[in-house]
Amino acid sequence: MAKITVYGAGSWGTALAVSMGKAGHEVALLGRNLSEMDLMEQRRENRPYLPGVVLPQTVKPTGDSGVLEEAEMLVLSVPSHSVRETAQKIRGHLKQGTIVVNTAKGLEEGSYKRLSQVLTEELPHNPVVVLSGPSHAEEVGKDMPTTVVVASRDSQAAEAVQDMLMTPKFRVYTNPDTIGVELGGAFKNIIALCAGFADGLGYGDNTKAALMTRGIAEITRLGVVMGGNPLTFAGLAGVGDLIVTCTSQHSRNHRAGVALGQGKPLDQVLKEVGMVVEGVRTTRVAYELSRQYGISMPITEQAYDVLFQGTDPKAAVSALMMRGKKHEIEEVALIAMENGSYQENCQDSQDK
Ligand SMILES: NC(=O)C1=CN([C@@H]2O[C@H](COP(=O)(O)OP(=O)(O)OC[C@H]3O[C@@H](n4cnc5c(N)ncnc54)[C@H](O)[C@@H]3O)[C@@H](O)[C@H]2O)C=CC1
Ligand SMILES: O=C(CO)COP(=O)(O)O
Repeated sequence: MAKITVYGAGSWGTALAVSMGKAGHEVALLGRNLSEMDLMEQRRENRPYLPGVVLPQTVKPTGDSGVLEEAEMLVLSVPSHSVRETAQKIRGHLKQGTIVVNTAKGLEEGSYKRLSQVLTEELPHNPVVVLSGPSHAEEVGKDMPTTVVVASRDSQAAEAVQDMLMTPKFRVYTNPDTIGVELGGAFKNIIALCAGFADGLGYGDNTKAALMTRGIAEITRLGVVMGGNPLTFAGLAGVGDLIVTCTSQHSRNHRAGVALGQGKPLDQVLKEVGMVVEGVRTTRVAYELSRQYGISMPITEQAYDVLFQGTDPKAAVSALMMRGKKHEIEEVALIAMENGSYQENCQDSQDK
């Protein structure tokens, strides 16, 4: 059994700590707010973020960053916009070779870097693994069967994480396509916001299915030109996570989308959700990337207009419905698969 530190004591960090603690690992759950961590220790529950889930005795809530020094594996569960700052903060505490597992789903604003790239820059002496897939904290915390995927340039590190995280209720796959796994996990949040707009407007299952299907088409288009394997977008980190986030009562992104669809202003919605809604920042990043790469992303464009340009969600749905006639199957992914260009891109991006 291993000594593991989870940094970030929100809903996802807590659920992963509980799962690993139940598997018998010695888990330090490290949060930045000392009084909250004390309260969590007394109650054996993270009431604000994951109510109703009891922490096993193997999980120790703490505010002491000394626990980083002992960690054999570090699981990072902070919002994506805090990943670089967090890595800089912990750099001096972490042993060389400790595996760092990023669980945040987003991209760095401004640089457009994937979070594994950010972590590799800041922690060059630590193997970086990313974890993604359809996995709401609320269900993992209650031991409901869940499957995820881990990816890394370092296949041994990915397999070590697979071994440490796997339980009879938490099944972990590996995938060598780090780019696809990270992009799928980040971009699906945009579509979940849009599925929420549709639900908030009172539209039905047809509308949601349309958004999800056309959503994965545009995610794949951009993901492939950025170096991802098209098949990854059909897997757990793609379609799998898209389904759960667009349809689950637990999704923060979907919940935010519903409230926006009902006409509430963004700042009020974010306050009401009270946890990170990654899709908002990711919409901006994906919108900018689609322009940079010249990739058509009509749903992302409408999400951008709703979030940042004051477009009415109903008008956004109409705009999507009234686009010019199209053929359903897009050629980009097929062409990329046939000529192997994604593999070259993949190599390029990993070398950077
Ligand atoms: N909640 C879920 O079911 C899942 C979440 N994720 C991803 O995990 C990441 C975290 O999400 P949640 O746990 O839902 O968020 P959350 O809002 O529940 O918790 C975030 C935690 O990070 C802490 N935090 C924020 N900035 C920090 C900083 N600079 N330094 C230290 N701690 C900081 C907050 O205090 C809070 O404890 C997101 O990228 C999300 O997309 C991925 C899979 C499932
Ligand atoms: O990524 C997630 C589930 O796999 C979590 O999505 P939300 O942040 O929308 O809750």
